[in-house]
Amino acid sequence: MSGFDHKKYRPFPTINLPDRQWPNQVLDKAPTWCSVDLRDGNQALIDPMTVAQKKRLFQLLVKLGFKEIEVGFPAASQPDFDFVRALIEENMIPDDVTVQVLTQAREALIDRTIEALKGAKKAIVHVYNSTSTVQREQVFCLERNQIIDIAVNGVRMVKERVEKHTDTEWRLEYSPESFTGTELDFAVEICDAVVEEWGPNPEQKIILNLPATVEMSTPNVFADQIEWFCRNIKHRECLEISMHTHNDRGCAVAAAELGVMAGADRVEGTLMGNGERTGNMDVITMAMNLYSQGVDPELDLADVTEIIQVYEACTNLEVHPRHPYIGELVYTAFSGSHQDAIKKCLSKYDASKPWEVAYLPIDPKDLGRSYEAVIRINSQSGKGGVAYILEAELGLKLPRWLQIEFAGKVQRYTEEQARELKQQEIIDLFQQHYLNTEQQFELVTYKLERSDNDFLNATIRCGDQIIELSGDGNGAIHALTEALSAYIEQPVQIAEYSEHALSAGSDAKAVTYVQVKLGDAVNTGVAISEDTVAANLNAVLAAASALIQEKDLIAA
Ligand SMILES: CC(=O)SCCNC(=O)CCNC(=O)[C@H](O)C(C)(C)COP(=O)(O)OP(=O)(O)OC[C@H]1O[C@@H](n2cnc3c(N)ncnc32)[C@H](O)[C@@H]1OP(=O)(O)O
Ligand SMILES: CC(C)C(=O)C(=O)O
Ligand SMILES: [Mg+2]
Repeated sequence: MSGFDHKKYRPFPTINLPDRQWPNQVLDKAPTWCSVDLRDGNQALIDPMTVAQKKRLFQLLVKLGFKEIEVGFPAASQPDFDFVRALIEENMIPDDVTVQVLTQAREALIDRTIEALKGAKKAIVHVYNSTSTVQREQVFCLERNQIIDIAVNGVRMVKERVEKHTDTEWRLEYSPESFTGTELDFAVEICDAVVEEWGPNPEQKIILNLPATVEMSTPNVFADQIEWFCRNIKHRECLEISMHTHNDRGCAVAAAELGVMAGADRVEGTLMGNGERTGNMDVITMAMNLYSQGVDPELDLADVTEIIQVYEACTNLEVHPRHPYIGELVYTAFSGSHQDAIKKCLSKYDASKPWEVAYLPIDPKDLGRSYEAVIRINSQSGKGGVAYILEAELGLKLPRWLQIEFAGKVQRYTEEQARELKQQEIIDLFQQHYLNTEQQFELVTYKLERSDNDFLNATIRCGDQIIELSGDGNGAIHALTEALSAYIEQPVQIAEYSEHALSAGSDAKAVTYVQVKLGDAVNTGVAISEDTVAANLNAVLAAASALIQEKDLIAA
């Protein structure tokens, strides 16, 4: 039992719609998008945007492909008014973009709104009034018919004014604000009255926008509300049903998705979901959700860096690192098993087939993210991630036994440091342990005579001395271990061995990984050379040096 008095709240009533159809629908095309960043997003900021900031954000929204953009509440403030004027007077609105403005159903505000839009080629006038029970009873203290009068009078005032400006192509949007808290029969009644007042016309559809001004229920109940409304509203063919969901319960995107399945045509939302309280529906998330299902989102969101830069500069808000699709960390795997699975899937990925990579719902490259940023190493990581970085950065395909060995060293280091390791630190650690080691034996020159039993003659620097070693065996490595065994009078054996080409072309290099055994002791050597035999010999010498030195076996 929590200490909360949960009886303070009531469950949201369910909708009686036993033959609901929306659960059987599939989202297979993008809705009409309308950005309300410059209005709902703006009204929720600590410091509303300046005209310059609004211009910058408007230009980004146009670039992303929004064709309907709510640019403000021009009657609210001088900057809001001036911005709309600037858009029109500076010819900033492309022909295929329609600007939308919001107003309450009050004469002075409507006058100012129409004044702001003078000279626009196309415009949507968005009128709203609150219709929910709580607003009617406690805020407006009015009966249902009086609330309908506010809406109808508002629409009439808009109609009378726009009729005087025939150079603009006008559309009406009406929102029964607080729709989610409104009895459905009343929502339909007030919207029918608005449509009758404006005049239904299938050529010039009225937008009826159904807002979850406050998100009050699970998204399935919201979808029932939308389906019920769509079934019962008159003149459906003359209407574009829009939704405007807020995120109070964290389900604004889910509600909008189910709402489209339930019959809505249009979705209002904002970038990153900026908006009142917990925000509006996040257009980026909904669009990318569609994209991840193979549906064209009809918005160009590929340049995430620019989107984030402009958004942060205009709103003074920061994008959360875990924000769906675009947060800094959302394609990053720290945990070992995730890294291992991503590495394996990416190595098998065939670009001609549908994307199928564990833990990555979409290809990070689609949003300008590199795979390098996908795998990051901390104490939760494993061999797969470490190996991925060495392969991605140095082209080294570590054999499994060396992945395990090196991951252990990385693990100890990251635990000591108690933090994430940068890619360069992993590379440095590898070089320090395997490539830049100070070794007793260094190859100066060699001669390998190939026959049934290869014969090796190698000149080796050992401290200040130059020594000649020779031996024969099945290949250069075997011949060298035979030569070393004879020199130190103890058997030197190869426990593990692997090699691969490092790069293609005439300047190709080879890399050899070996594990050398001397008595009970083992040690690893790695060497890179333009000559495969030299890479083999150097790797063996690197591994053997430390063992021989440790056992103090160098002949005087
Ligand atoms: C859910 C939403 O996001 S709705 C959009 C909300 N956005 C905003 O409010 C931001 C911009 N608003 C503003 O700058 C201001 O509210 C203004 C300039 C529009 C109006 O300011 P004011 O008139 O000073 O005050 P306020 O907004 O408090 O007005 C409330 C009055 O309008 C009435 N009212 C509120 N909404 C509406 C409406 N949609 N239609 C008609 N009347 C309305 C109220 O009943 C109240 O009436 P009262 O004064 O008789 O009590
Ligand atoms: C004005 C309306 C559409 C609104 O922003 C809301 O209800 O949330
Ligand atoms: Mg809103």
